[in-house]
Amino acid sequence: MDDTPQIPSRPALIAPVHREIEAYLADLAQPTDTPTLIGMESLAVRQSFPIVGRLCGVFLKTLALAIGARRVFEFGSGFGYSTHWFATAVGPEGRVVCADSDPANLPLAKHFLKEAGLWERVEFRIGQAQGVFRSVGGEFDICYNDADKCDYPDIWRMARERVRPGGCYIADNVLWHGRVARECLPDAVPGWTEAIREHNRLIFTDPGFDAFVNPTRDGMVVARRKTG
Ligand SMILES: C[S@@+](CC[C@H](N)C(=O)[O-])C[C@H]1O[C@@H](n2cnc3c(N)ncnc32)[C@H](O)[C@@H]1O
Repeated sequence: MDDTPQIPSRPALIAPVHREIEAYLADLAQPTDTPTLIGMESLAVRQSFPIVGRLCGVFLKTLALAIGARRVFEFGSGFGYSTHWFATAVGPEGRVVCADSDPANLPLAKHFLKEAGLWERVEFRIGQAQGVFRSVGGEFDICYNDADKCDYPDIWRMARERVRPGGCYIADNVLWHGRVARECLPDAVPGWTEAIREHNRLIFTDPGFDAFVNPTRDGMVVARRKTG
């Protein structure tokens, strides 16, 4: 009998949408190709940087266009990939206020968004997004959250107040590769799964919002502030 110690197999994460369906949808989205988007996506692959990806990008742009968004705030902009989609949607008079804690992302965002002719629509601040948000006044058509997952409940609490009626709060990674649904999956960072669960519970029990989750990629919640 083989008594070699066995390495326990890691429980598999759950892909919300089957890989073949994602590939089919990505194929449909190919007409949105631009040299800048392709450049940003290949940088993300090279640096293993977690951008939202093409399908969620198209979703963000479509939502922003559907509600006529002109003013967007991003919590966690990375090097500006999600910003690119919002900046396209808000039009030349619109504004996307970006916040990211890593200063290395600013020159990259500037390079790509200038190349795409979108930099004039962007205000990119370096720092903790919650602090930047407090320092910027007014309501937003969209508050988009893609920051560290431990920050999700607090960001929801502060953003919900400042989404205009009829506007949307959107957050990425709300399925956390299935961890929110299955107890036994190991967390990526201790406490992050529980923070996402709390965030999702807060949204879905908030009487001031209507919410749903688009399961594409890692799950994106959209919560629309009621007007009545
Ligand atoms: C998932 S990436 C953002 C990707 C970007 N939204 C996109 O799709 O292109 C998360 C980014 O948030 C930043 N970040 C995380 N927590 C933050 C916080 N509380 N305040 C500011 N930036 C934060 C990180 O530096 C990182 O660049």
